[in-house]
Amino acid sequence: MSQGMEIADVRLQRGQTLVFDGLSLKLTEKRIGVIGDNGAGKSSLFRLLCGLEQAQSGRVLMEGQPLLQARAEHPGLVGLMFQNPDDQIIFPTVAEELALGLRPKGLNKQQARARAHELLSARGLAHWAERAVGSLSQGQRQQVCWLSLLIASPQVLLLDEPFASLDLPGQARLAQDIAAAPQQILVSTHVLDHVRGFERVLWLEQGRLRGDGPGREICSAYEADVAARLADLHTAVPSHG
Ligand SMILES: Nc1ncnc2c1ncn2[C@@H]1O[C@H](COP(=O)(O)OP(=O)(O)OP(=O)(O)O)[C@@H](O)[C@H]1O
Repeated sequence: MSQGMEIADVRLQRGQTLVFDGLSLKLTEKRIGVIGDNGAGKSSLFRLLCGLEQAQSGRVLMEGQPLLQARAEHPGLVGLMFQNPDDQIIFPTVAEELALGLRPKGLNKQQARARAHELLSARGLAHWAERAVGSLSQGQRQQVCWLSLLIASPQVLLLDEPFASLDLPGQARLAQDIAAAPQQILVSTHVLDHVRGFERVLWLEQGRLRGDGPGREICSAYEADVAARLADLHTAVPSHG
């Protein structure tokens, strides 16, 4: 059985902030949601899991092997869809950006460009191929980021608030793509309905695991906690009038 990814007793400091202080998680389920307030550590967790961030202590493992070693031996193991498309997109045109993800698979430049065009055509987006990425809207750039990951097809997909800028049809399409993908996928989101049906959801609170279990149960617990905090706030600050 696959051991999946694991983080063990990780301590992560970013600048002055101690983000994780002894966080441990085994990640074997096919669909895992990650929820929690702003600053809870969702993006930091993803950055650790794809090797963008190095823990000060503790281990990040892929199939029992240190992540960085596993990645060096098998490029394309883990792919991150950044919260902000501008952190992800490197190339000037959409086709070039999509082609980039295919280079580790041994395709030459022309073959990679041809595959990028095929994917865009299959999605009714052939007219995007030569468009300057900078001329696309925020949501369209987010779609390009998703297509880049889809075409690169890493073993584990980390999607950091992937629905945030998408219109309703775009959200529905992405949800369908996620449901259909054969890979393991982790999704962080503030829109709980996107992960409520997942077999597992992690609720992070100030870098600690506040909840971990089936999506419906953990999303309800988080919603109840938010409602209680709002009620406390109203009690503490009586309205005038
Ligand atoms: N570049 C950075 N340098 C220093 N500290 C950072 C940096 N980015 C985030 N942090 C801090 O790390 C902690 C975790 O932030 P992180 O971005 O992982 O949260 P998040 O749960 O993804 O939040 P959001 O829902 O707002 O995206 C926060 O306390 C934040 O202030």
